[in-house]
Amino acid sequence: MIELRGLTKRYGKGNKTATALSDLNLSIQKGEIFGVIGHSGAGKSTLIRCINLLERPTEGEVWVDGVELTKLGKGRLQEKRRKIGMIFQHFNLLSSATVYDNIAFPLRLAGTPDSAVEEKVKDLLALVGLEGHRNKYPAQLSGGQKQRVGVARALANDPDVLLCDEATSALDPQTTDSILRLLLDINRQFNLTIVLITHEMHVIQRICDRVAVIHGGGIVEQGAVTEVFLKPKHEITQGFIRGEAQNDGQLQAAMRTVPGESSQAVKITFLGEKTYGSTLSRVARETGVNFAILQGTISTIKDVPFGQLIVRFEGSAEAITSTVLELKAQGLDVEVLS
Ligand SMILES: Nc1ncnc2c1ncn2[C@@H]1O[C@H](COP(=O)(O)OP(=O)(O)OP(=O)(O)O)[C@@H](O)[C@H]1O
Repeated sequence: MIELRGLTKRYGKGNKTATALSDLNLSIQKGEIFGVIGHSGAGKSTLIRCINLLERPTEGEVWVDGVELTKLGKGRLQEKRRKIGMIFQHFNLLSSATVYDNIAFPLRLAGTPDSAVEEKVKDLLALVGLEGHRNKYPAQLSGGQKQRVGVARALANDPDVLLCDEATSALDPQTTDSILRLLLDINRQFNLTIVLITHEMHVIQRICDRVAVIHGGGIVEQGAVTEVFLKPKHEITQGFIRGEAQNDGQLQAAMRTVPGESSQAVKITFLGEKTYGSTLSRVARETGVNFAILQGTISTIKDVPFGQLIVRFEGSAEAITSTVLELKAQGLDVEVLS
């Protein structure tokens, strides 16, 4: 659906250039929600703005739906851009226009007759839950409501792709959640491809199918969110996911101290139905080891439940080894910690 090939973007001229993207390749499938995460300055905004050529790449190709946008003339590009909606961190609404006129704007620009505009805006207002607000001005709306107007405006010309440029970064956690739920609904209802950039892993965790981690203008890791989230490989990714928890001094101490017995700390990852199963206690009973839970999380990645436990097994070395082997045989992921 979206293919970025050998994308390089340099800002500036002569010997005063800054390279924001460097020979970047990316492929996004139709109907998926694809997240790009990175720290400030990593190149996220440049990347997303290159997809609709708001920013022209210095080198490389941008393909959307089988068409190379980087080769199109002005007229054809404008036509293609209508099928790529975009929402922004600070909403970018026209402050002097009502909610209705903001949403109608791209329809009028595309030459839609007034009666069709009326009908379409009515449908969009219902879709984003703003039926009672059509005559209000942006200043009379909350941040979440403004972003709902942004979403409605972006969907006005029935796009195939929705680009979200840090769309929830200016919102509080509850409002963020409601906007993410709206994006998920829209994705499912219309099979709309969504590309979002963010610096917050919980946004990726909540709605994305796949994720790419960008650093220094290149992609350092990408894959299914379950894969990247539970087994991050690159240190930048690990930093986004692990935060402070595992550097906790108390945890380190708890992993080591069991006087007079052999012990081993392990990290066990449960995914899907296994998250709520009793495999761990069953296996431990069979092998005769005891365990202490040192740290634990149970949450979901999109709709998939997962759990991650750090436990310390206590018992003979053989019993601990067979516990680890049996847990793996039962389909759990077990990492022996040093
Ligand atoms: N118009 C510009 N002129 C010069 N350099 C720029 C311009 N826009 C971005 N850059 C530089 O390109 C690099 C990538 O910037 P970009 O805004 O894409 O990163 P980002 O990951 O979106 O960061 P942030 O989250 O802070 O917006 C940075 O080093 C930035 O300083």
